[in-house]
Amino acid sequence: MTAPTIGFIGAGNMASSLIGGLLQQGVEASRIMASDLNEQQLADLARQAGIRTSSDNGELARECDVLVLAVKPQVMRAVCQALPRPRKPGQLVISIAAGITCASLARWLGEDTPLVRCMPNTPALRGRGVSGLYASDLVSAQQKALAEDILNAVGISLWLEQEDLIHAVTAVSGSGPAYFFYLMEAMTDAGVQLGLPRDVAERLTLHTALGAADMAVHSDVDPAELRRRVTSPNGTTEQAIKSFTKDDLPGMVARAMEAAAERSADLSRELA
Ligand SMILES: NC(=O)C1=CN([C@@H]2O[C@H](COP(=O)(O)OP(=O)(O)OC[C@H]3O[C@@H](n4cnc5c(N)ncnc54)[C@H](O)[C@@H]3O)[C@@H](O)[C@H]2O)C=CC1
Ligand SMILES: O=C(O)[C@@H]1CCC=N1
Repeated sequence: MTAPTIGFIGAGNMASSLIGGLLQQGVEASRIMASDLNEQQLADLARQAGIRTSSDNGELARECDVLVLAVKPQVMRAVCQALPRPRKPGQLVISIAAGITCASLARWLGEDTPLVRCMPNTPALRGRGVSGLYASDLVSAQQKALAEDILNAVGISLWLEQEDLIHAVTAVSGSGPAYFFYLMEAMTDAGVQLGLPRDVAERLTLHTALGAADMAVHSDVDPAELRRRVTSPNGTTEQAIKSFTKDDLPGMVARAMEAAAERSADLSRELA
């Protein structure tokens, strides 16, 4: 079989991250297509990524072996219902939309559609993404391997046995990069308040985040132990951690992630 073609419907932030990651991993540009309503976005993507673009979602649906649905959840129903039928035989559809269930997608695309739900994240652009994947019953082992190949080209992926767990994955890793960016913003601002020039505070913050993540990913011990190793008795870190604990950082994080997961579940109901 020739290498499968991958069509992205919706060429915004997340699709661009995935396309960038796939190209960086050596997937030929000729295997990738993207469609969008925004002509300027398509022109930019065609110029930067060298992929084929179209303003007609139907063209991708007829031509591509894999369709990646990467529009906002709120327009997913209309986009799916407007796609032509039949589409390319044996086509796998991967949806990356938050909160849109396989049951809704099957209703809009046809009950015989093999569907994978995926929750990726934007570090895919740097080949550092992590995705949660769930396959509907109609997805073959070969199609599962294909979905995994696409997402593994931009990071790592983990299969979920229960579709409902996608809400938790969304709260942890889908939205997660934003939490770390928020912390980076706050640490940079605090560094400036302590007297550092902004560019210095920002570089110190970003490289500390990079170093800490790299250590945590490659360490034999868990983050709690790594934290203990930085925290000298009666030293500086101890004072910072005491302040975070007094302000209930763990509680704040838990409440924020619960809100994200609840929003994902609400979207499933609102947009079903
Ligand atoms: N941004 C993120 O970090 C993540 C986003 N997601 C999911 O990815 C999906 C896309 O999110 P973003 O890329 O952030 O949004 P975005 O707004 O950057 O991209 C969506 C694109 O869809 C296009 N579009 C709208 N209507 C269309 C139509 N009828 N036909 C073709 N294209 C159309 C828009 O012009 C836009 O370029 C969402 O469903 C979101 O839940 C999932 C994981 C992470
Ligand atoms: O905020 C959102 O709804 C999307 C899903 C996960 C990350 N961004």
